[in-house]
Amino acid sequence: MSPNKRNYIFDFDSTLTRVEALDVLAEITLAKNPNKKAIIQEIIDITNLGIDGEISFTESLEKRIQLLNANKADLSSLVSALKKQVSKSIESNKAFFEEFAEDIYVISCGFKEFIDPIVAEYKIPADRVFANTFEFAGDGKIIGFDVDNVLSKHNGKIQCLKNMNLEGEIQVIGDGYSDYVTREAGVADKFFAYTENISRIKTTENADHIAPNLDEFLYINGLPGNISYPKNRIKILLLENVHQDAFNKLSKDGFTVETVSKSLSEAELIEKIKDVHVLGIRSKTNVTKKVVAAAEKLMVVSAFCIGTTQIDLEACKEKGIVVFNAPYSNTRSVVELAIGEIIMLMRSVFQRSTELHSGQWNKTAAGSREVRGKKLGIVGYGNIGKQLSVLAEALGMDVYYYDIEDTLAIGNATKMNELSELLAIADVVTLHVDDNPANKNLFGEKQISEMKEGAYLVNLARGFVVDIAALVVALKSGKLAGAAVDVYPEEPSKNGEFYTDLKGLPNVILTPHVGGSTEEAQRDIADFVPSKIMAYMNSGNTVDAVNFPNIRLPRQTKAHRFLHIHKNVPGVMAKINKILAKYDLNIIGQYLSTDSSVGYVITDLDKEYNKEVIEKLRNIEGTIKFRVLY
Ligand SMILES: NC(=O)C1=CN([C@@H]2O[C@H](COP(=O)(O)OP(=O)(O)OC[C@H]3O[C@@H](n4cnc5c(N)ncnc54)[C@H](O)[C@@H]3O)[C@@H](O)[C@H]2O)C=CC1
Ligand SMILES: O=C(O)CCC(=O)C(=O)O
Repeated sequence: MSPNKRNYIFDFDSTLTRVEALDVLAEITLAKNPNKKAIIQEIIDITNLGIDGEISFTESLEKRIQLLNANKADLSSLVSALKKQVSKSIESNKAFFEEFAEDIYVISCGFKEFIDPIVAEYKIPADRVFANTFEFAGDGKIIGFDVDNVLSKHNGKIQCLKNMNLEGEIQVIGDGYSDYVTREAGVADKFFAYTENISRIKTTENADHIAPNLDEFLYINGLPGNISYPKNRIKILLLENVHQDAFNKLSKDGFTVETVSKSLSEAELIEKIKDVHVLGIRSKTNVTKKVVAAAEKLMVVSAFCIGTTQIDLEACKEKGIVVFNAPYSNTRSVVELAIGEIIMLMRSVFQRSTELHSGQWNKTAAGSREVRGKKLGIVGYGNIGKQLSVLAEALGMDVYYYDIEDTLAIGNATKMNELSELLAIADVVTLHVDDNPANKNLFGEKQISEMKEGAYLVNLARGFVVDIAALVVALKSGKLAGAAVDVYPEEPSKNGEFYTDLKGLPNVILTPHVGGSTEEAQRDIADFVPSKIMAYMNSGNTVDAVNFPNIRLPRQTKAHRFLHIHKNVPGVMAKINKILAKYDLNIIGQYLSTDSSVGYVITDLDKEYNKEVIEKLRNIEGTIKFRVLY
């Protein structure tokens, strides 16, 4: 016997398959039974009690078989159903089962009648499947099981393994407590709690290793797997109460995701970022140079919002960290709030409402006007500005806009060449410039003085765009008749106390940066951004990245993909190809995208290659990041 001989003992139900086979059989046999739901629940409860060791296994099996009321003829339907329910990572690592066929066994408290045909497709022959067998009546009805089989008894797996008398190391992989006990009894050397389909506390707390999928099991054992790095080892940190759908989507794809409801300070983030591969934030978390420097494993920063100035995009790029955002998901929400606020301001709704809340009836038309026919001045005619332009026109407003870029007018909007021209005619000025730091104090004393007497100002862009002190003076003096402010120069990292000098001023609507905070927007962001993260992590796509050369890659299933990020200096590409040629690699596709400072080259290769090439590519001068996919 080889001293390194290892035996891999797999459980069947909820390990090799995603389901408990007897539950599936129940679905089949009870399809027309009016009490189906209750009986199936009873079967599931009994199954779990047996798995967790709460009742004896023999008892659990007897009870379930009685409830099942199954027949031999039902088993072929069961096998067909189970074939479609093989665990995802088992299916994708079929090659492992083929290559290590001699070392793999199945020990299950299920039944050979349905296990054998499923695992045969994974090169596990019937003589390496240890499981129970059914007892049939003359008409084919399943009436019981072979009670002499050790696997029909409590802790039967321990006895089964003893009887097998295997030589070498024994590793048991399963989801149940009955799998773990083999390790406790000393008949197995290692127990892997397999949690791809279900995670049971009694099993995981006792395991030598937790394997969320077969990729992890293979990785820990240094065995060849279908993917180069198990996804569960990729850690995603989502801050600032990002919508739950993002967590669900990313976890479902196999990543390990942690959520934190608030933003983190620089010092907190520096501490936390060390083992994070993907960071998700909203507008309050600053990803500074220092944070980037401390981020040893970081590959992606994703802004679950539009703005990205809270992220040091250049520092990220220099370190090969790709940044994504959600440029359109909350556009409509901001526009709707702007429209609502414009109407509320012009009708003094908040003043009337506050008066009534404090017991004052003040029915008056003074200073209350329709928006129809009024001039709306939009500063910043981008995604939000343009959509607002359309809705405002639909309300009968005359729209004027000013943008530093030469943007095309939508509908009947009028383009203004100078900001001062727009300020001089607008009844309401609304700010939708981007979050470029150059826009700091874009709106100060001078611009306000250029506005019409009694005009209104709306700021849903960024707090630093408006000089708050100048706005306060203008509101107090009556130069401006009102304002709506959603964003502030300094905003708190979490909900709680907040002070602004605008507090208490009449006809000023204050909101806590909620322009994009609607269920629709947050759900859409939680769909859009994770899809960008997954596209990059799983295939290398950088489409829509805000700081990186954009590249859309074809799907590649039967190939290895090398992703090489490097400084855009002369000669790197030539060096990459020289190395690829030296190792005689068969390139089936190569894609390159560059900007002035970074080059991103992706090479797809045939399956087989000399692993030395990885180190050679990693060591090319100018390399920023290198990784292999598949
Ligand atoms: N309050 C909230 O919750 C939200 C706020 N925002 C903020 O809204 C702003 C606009 O967003 P989008 O329309 O999606 O951005 P965008 O990038 O599509 O449009 C911005 C436009 O402003 C123009 N611009 C930049 N500086 C200017 C200046 N000094 N004068 C005139 N025009 C200028 C740009 O050329 C561009 O056309 C951003 O600052 C964003 O962060 C976005 C979503 C939610
Ligand atoms: O609510 C958020 O997460 C920030 C919204 C925002 O300002 C943005 O999308 O830029």
